[in-house]
Amino acid sequence: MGDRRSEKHHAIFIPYPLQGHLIPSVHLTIKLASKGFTITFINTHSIHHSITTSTTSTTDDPFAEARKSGLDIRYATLSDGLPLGFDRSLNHDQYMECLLHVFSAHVDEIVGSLVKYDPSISCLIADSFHVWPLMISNKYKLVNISFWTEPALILNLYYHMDLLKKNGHYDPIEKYDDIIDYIPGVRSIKPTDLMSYLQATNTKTVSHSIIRKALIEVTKSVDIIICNTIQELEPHTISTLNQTQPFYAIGPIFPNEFTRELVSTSLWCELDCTRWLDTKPPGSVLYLSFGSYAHTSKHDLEEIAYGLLHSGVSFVWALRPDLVSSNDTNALPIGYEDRVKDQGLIVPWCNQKTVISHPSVGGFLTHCGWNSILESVWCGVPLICFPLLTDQFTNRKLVVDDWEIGINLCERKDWVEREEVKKKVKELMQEKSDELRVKIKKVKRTLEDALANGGSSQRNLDQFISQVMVKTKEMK
Ligand SMILES: O=c1ccn([C@@H]2O[C@H](COP(=O)(O)OP(=O)(O)O[C@H]3O[C@H](CO)[C@@H](O)[C@H](O)[C@H]3O)[C@@H](O)[C@H]2O)c(=O)[nH]1
Repeated sequence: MGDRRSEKHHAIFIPYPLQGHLIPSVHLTIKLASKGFTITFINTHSIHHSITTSTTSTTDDPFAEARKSGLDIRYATLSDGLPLGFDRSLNHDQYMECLLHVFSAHVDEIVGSLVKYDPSISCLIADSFHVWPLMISNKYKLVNISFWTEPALILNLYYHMDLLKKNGHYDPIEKYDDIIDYIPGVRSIKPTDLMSYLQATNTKTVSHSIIRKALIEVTKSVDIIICNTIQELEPHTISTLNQTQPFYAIGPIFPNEFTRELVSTSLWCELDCTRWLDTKPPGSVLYLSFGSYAHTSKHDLEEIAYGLLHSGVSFVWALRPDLVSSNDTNALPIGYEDRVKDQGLIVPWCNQKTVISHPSVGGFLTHCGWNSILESVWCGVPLICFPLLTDQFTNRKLVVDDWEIGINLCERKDWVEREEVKKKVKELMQEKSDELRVKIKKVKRTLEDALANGGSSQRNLDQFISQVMVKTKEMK
């Protein structure tokens, strides 16, 4: 490869092609570019197509505006191995199989041609769920940086799957009533608070293969991990991870101006809710969203819908058309939208940051996606938790049990019932609102302090950049 590296870092950034991963990846790219990095950001054709068809922008390059403001961000696209029209939501496992087995060949091709024509490229930043970064970074002699988009706790738990198995807490969980207190960096956790993949009875799925390959084989061997978390929120876990690998908490990773994004990141058209929210009293509206990826059953959706209706609380519901399935895009009870028309606004997708920063929003019923939690804390909006998949069960524990900034939607797992929904909605919006707001303000302060000058995330970002410099020199 010769002496192709200058002092300025040039990184190829390949996010995981899912909404909840793309958003923090784009904002991280801007952060790094603002610190002097050149970034070549690569989306899949499918993600690119969704972004460009969801925005009103006239350009095909989502980073065009960012570039105008002086940031050196280049943009490319590649195939994920499937045709554009393939329904990735409906055929989730096939999509994941492709990312596991086929995507790496496309990555190899594009990275190969990029480094060939641009010898300044010295680093690869890839989402930790990708299975190929070790192979690619070795082949092209790039510093291998992994971007972890969930709490540090989650990665640490995945790292200890062997220990969990040895103790009867994974594959299969034999002792549900135990308290797990033997994982380094984790004081204690119940088996029911583990990620859904660790609680699964069938561990032979494609998602499990990705986790084993990406997190255990690959991420454990990367040069550096950067994470969208905050050191003061997870000090014990982070210092434990740091004993074996450079791990930098640099979150929360948001746009510079929270509600004004320089780059379009949305895969769906955002409907404007502001005018509707403007008519509501401060703190009176509940916002609901289950993120971009998880699904619910029709039964749960109906119970939530009726619980909301009977609570009488005003709401904005970002209800993804494929929430139950992209084969059943009208999953609400017949006539529901007419019945709630003065009480609630139902949209397929919105700009969540804009909605939850509106003064009329006083609560967030969430599936506990990590981005949603960080955004809600930033806006001081307490949460009702309804975890559905993956890290969301563990994130719920952080929100409800550890930080006490939210409540559970259902006390009995896997059982959603309209009376309980009604009760919990009223509890969050009325009885417990003041108490939760006081607690969430404290956590919000932790986030603000981390991002302030001299704060932990700023310091960690600077240390990360110095470490990249060291690693780059080592590779020369
Ligand atoms: O109508 C909407 C709904 C969501 N969002 C945004 O979409 C993102 C959703 O992210 P998140 O809350 O993390 O949920 P998921 O999309 O489900 O994210 C996936 O990725 C996360 C980060 O890895 C994980 O924590 C989740 O469990 C996983 O499902 C957030 O930035 C929201 O602001 C919108 O802008 N408009």
